[in-house]
Amino acid sequence: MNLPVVDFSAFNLNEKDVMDDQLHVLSKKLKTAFTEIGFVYLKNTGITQEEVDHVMTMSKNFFLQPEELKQPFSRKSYAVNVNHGWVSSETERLNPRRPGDLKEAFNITSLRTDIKWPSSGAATGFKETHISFFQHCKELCLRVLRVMAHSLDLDPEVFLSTHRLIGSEENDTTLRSLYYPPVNREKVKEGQLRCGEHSDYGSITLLFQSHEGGLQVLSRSGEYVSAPSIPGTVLVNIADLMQRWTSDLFVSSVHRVLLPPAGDCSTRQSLAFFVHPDTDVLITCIDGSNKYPPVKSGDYLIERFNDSYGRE
Ligand SMILES: O=C(O)CCC(=O)C(=O)O
Ligand SMILES: [Fe+2]
Repeated sequence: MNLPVVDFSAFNLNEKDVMDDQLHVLSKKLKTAFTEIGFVYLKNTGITQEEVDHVMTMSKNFFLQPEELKQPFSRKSYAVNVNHGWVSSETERLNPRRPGDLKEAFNITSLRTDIKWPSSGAATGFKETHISFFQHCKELCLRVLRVMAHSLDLDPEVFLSTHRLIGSEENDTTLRSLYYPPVNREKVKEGQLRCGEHSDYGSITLLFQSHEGGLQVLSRSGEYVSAPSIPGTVLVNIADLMQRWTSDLFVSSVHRVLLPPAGDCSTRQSLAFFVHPDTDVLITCIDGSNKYPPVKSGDYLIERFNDSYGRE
């Protein structure tokens, strides 16, 4: 089984708007992908491979610095947002039954210019590059959300009016740059992965990967399907709040990142844009059912972080 690839040219970021008939075609394709597997590659979105490569280079320059230069930017050291900042390797367990994930991350949740950013030496340009990429991802996710509302015959504003505050303190949407260092097999703990089995927490995720591979998605029939990087595309997936919102019509599939084969010392990178509804939005099942109790977007996320980082 291969994950579907859909051409998004009709609603590319360079297009002002999308024509009705094209919107219709796109909606049908996204609906099929999101109800069957929850993952779809979009090509011709307007976010170029050159831009993705550049963001990854700037990120890698930061990650390759000695620990003491990264420490001052640690997650939890920012008063504006608990999730913003650098996460060291083995700190997070996306599958709490496995040892810590073999990855480092930098979460960008606040776009406030007055907070501390990596800025000197190897990190020159880090802030500007990542803020600009955040804005492009924001524009693209709003377009995808509009197509999704159309695909469900809902008010076109239903997801847009609940994602108005992306990039502000009242929304937890995060651009997360991930760096998977070379794996030393002798030091790997039993069951340890680059990224344990999990589903994402928010509404949707946009994912850009470097070429090394390792990402797998669990299909409905219970098999893992590989989700390689396809240059020039973005992989979009449904996350848990969207599955609740749509009463399980759209599926939030479990996925993971495996270790490279023994003897392969390559690194890996990815850029994940985790889209969340505004913190105060109450998520209730869109079909009017009570399959899931209403939950506030911000409260739901705090619960999920407690699971993946451990309760303090
Ligand atoms: O690095 C990847 O390709 C996927 C990472 C991921 O699934 C996540 O951080 O939620
Ligand atoms: Fe994920």
